[in-house]
Amino acid sequence: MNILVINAGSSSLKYQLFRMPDEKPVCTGLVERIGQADAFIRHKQWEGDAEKVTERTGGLPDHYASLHEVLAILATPGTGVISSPDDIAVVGHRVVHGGEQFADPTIITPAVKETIRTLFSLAPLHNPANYTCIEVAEKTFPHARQVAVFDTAFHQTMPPQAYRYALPESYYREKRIRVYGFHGTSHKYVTQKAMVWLQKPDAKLISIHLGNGCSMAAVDSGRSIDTSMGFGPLAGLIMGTRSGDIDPSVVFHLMESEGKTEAEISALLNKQSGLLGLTGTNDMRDIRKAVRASDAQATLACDLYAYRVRKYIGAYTAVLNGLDAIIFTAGVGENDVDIRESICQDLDYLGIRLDLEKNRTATPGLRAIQSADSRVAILVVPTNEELEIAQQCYRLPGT
Ligand SMILES: Nc1ncnc2c1ncn2[C@@H]1O[C@H](COP(=O)(O)OP(=O)(O)O)[C@@H](O)[C@H]1O
Ligand SMILES: CC(=O)OP(=O)(O)O
Ligand SMILES: [Mg+2]
Repeated sequence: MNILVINAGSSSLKYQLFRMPDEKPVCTGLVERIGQADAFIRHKQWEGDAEKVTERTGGLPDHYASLHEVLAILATPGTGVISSPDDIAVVGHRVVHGGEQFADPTIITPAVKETIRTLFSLAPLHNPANYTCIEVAEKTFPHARQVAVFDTAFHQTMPPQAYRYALPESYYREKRIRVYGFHGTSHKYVTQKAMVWLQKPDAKLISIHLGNGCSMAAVDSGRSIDTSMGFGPLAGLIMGTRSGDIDPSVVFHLMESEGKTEAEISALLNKQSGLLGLTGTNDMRDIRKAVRASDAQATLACDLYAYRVRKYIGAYTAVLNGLDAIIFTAGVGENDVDIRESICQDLDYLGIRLDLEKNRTATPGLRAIQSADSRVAILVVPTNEELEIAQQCYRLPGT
């Protein structure tokens, strides 16, 4: 049975086709910098042991165009991996915001789609793209089972003290205003890998997902007990284009003093802030080059970025009342050795000591980079949201 997984992030679209139950990836790919002139697709597929890579640049203004282009590659006669739409039994969709309704993988019905639509304004960079991908997949694979796996699901175990805001009670009871948390599929995947590696099912873990969107989760015995994103994926860490935590007074001030509209404020905080706002680019690879060239603004941005993560490490060590491991994952977390070094600086008090040499040695798969005298393990765990989604889809009764 083939399961195609579509993971639409804020600036990217990732996909993998798995043969189940052996979880063998048939092909995988990534569309990056969607909407920019240098957007590109990198598609990889395997024939026996041979790996074939196809690359294509430009002409990818949005997630709709990107998915169409990807599906064209998958179905190209002669070279593609799909010869008929019926080759695909299940399409697993990453959906970022599921509100309080969804704690499990869910078969997509018109009612589920309607709920995803009602949450557009809470996750404006994600839910519209996720919805678009569902519509395209429904048309392309009319006989496949379409399943949504929500970023919010893993965090549904948080206790009220972590997920409630101190607003009048009716705002929760009637409007469901609360912390939802995101990147749950990734936090779940990497913390489970870490628990197996530590051989400790009751491990106290801090998962640090640093991609274009960034978030952290405090995970105790496999359950999320707190997370840095909130009602929407805007709170917490500094991200590619999002501000992260900010005093709401700034919003009132900008509305009053400059007459900014709600749409302008949303664009400011979601699309023009974070690393992009501070440096002019949201890509950490470019910022890293600028830091090496002694660019002061890029250096400041990295300092702010690392400092915010360190603050949350302190907070989450407190709420966990102990710590077995911190986990770095996603595009920046897995690849940027300098940001890991800055984040782990001066955390000896918490028992966190990085081995500088191990940190700089890139090997594939999970790796431990703490020094021999570190009380806490420091792990780099490559995330695989697509595999986690495929596994959840496969386990769904009836698949
Ligand atoms: N080698 C690298 N060094 C530093 N940053 C990197 C590297 N590779 C990727 N990144 C960063 O990872 C980000 C994308 O991470 P990813 O987890 O794929 O994000 P998302 O899923 O949110 O689109 C890019 O914006 C880039 O800044
Ligand atoms: C929720 C979120 O920010 O996702 P991504 O990092 O994929 O943009
Ligand atoms: Mg992502």
